[in-house]
Amino acid sequence: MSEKTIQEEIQTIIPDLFPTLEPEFDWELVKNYYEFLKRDNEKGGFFSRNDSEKILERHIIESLVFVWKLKVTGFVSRETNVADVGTGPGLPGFLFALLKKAPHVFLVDSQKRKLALLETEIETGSLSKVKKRVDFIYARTEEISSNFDVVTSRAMVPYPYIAEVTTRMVKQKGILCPFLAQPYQDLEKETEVLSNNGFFMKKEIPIPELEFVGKRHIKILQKNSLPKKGFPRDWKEIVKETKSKNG
Ligand SMILES: C[S@@+](CC[C@H](N)C(=O)[O-])C[C@H]1O[C@@H](n2cnc3c(N)ncnc32)[C@H](O)[C@@H]1O
Repeated sequence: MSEKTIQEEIQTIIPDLFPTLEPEFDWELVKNYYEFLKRDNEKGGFFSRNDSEKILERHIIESLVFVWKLKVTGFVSRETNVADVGTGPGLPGFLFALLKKAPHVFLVDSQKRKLALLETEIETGSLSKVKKRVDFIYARTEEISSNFDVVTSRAMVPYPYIAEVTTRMVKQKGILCPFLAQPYQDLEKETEVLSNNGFFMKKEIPIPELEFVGKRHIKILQKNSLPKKGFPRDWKEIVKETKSKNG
């Protein structure tokens, strides 16, 4: 019996949603990226042992749905510059580059171990088709000053402090879109951190389609002003608070 295609595998996991995702992505590239994550997982230390069994559900499908939500809600298009910070091996940001109508994607990580393997795969391997639409930045997020339209992040700095470490990267009227699990409970702290760093909450996008992996949602935080005086603080100040508040 012949092996299932990646489309068939994904269709088995999300049968209702797949027909909507199907026309949006280049599936040959999605397959090549999945093969790369499996092949280089041990070398790059991409995933925990537990997660290594679930790369398709926990990583590829989660990221595909995140990217699709931002596309269908109109926050990302071919004209957008997207930066994904703390991307590791490219999650979730690299999936933007696998859209048929892809934006320009900047992948940011302070460490080379995982991300440089993806860079090599794009330079000389099975993902070379996306070379022109992906750039790599090896730096700490809080040290980057830039002007991105959209900044995304999953599992890097806890919410809402992710707004403080990325504020210099987001252009005026641009948006930060953290990919989150459980709702954040401390509304007072959330408002304080967002407003100190020039953001306001424009929208929350629930992702009921991902209930089978757990609660997931995206916040759309718009940069409406410059950070207040004294913000963003140095990372060593921020990190004390993330620890005391547990994110
Ligand atoms: C838990 S991994 C998450 C990787 C990926 N986003 C995902 O969802 O699978 C966190 C990544 O963030 C990177 N990182 C941590 N702090 C960072 C910072 N200040 N600037 C840039 N990258 C950072 C780490 O090197 C690591 O690759």
